[in-house]
Amino acid sequence: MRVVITGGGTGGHLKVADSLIEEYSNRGIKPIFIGSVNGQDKQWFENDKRLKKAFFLDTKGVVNKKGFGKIKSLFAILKAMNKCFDIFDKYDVGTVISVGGFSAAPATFASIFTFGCKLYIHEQNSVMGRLNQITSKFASEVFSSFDPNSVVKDYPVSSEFFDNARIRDQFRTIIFLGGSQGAHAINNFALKTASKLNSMGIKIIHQTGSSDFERVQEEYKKLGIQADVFAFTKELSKKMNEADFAVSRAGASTLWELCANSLPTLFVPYPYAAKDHQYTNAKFLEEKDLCYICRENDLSEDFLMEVLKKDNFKLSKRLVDSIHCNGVESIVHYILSKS
Ligand SMILES: CC(=O)N[C@H]1[C@@H](OP(=O)(O)OP(=O)(O)OC[C@H]2O[C@@H](n3ccc(=O)[nH]c3=O)[C@H](O)[C@@H]2O)O[C@H](CO)[C@@H](O)[C@@H]1O
Repeated sequence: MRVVITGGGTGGHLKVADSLIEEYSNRGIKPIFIGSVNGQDKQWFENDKRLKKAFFLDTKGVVNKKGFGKIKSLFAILKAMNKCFDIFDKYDVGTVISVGGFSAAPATFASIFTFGCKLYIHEQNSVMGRLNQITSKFASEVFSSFDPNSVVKDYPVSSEFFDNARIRDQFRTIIFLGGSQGAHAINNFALKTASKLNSMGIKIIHQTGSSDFERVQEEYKKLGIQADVFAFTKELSKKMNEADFAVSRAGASTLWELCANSLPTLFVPYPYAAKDHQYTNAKFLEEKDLCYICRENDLSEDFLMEVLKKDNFKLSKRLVDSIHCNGVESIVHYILSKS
């Protein structure tokens, strides 16, 4: 029986899907991917040789829509669900793994209504997304790194972040990270503090997101600072390896990758994330003395300088035990053992 991996929309969901696909592929199994034509799904998985097949269905988010827009989105999900029934039938699908996001809705609901088909959910965040809240009641298992009762606690971080890890005992390079789409507020903060960092002899690495890339690059030029600026990189683990400290959004995948990399981080959670989940993601670590948090509105050069003075060598060492490298292996092993 085949396995379907479904979900996406943004990098955080897609990175987990990618880790699962890689693990199945290492075991000689080719999963089917079901995502959406909207969002970043196609960029990640169209023509992916590790997959038996990839389907991109016409679906959009429902949660942020109102009135007629909501009805239209729900209707699109129902139509796509029908397509999923055909796919399940044709490929004899027995397991569906949802990584959440609007792309996951059709295949997740279809799995609930398909006799003998098991549903597994990976919830990335500390607060459950709307779709997972509804569908988790029907799931055979929900995996979450923020839930102490989860059968697998380690987040499915790619091995490259562990391979590129190191204990930081000096402060020579800083990295600014905005998540898969970049973060305007972090970009502005980096530019504001760049001169001070430059005067301290600190090298700057900066991921801007595509919409802000040209502006930020131009501003560094005006400041006369030679920073390593890019919109998005496929080699983030290597960039993290070069850095001794990070200032980052608190999207779940980035957060656990920074832990895997043992990179001390000041998290600046996206203030408009659903139910403030980026703040609670970071809070989970802060309560264990594993990071710093600053609300976007309180962000200042003085605050950054304060945290840079702290014992980040010890923090880097503590991060080694915060996550183990076999998260994805354990999840796939668990699912296969139940089928
Ligand atoms: C605004 C918002 O609601 N964002 C959500 C979205 O974030 P977002 O899509 O930003 O997700 P994350 O920060 O969790 O992950 C981003 C992923 O993109 C990768 N990457 C990023 C930059 C780069 O240059 N190269 C690269 O490969 C990172 O390695 C990481 O794996 O999904 C996450 C997981 O559900 C949530 O926790 C976030 O709250």
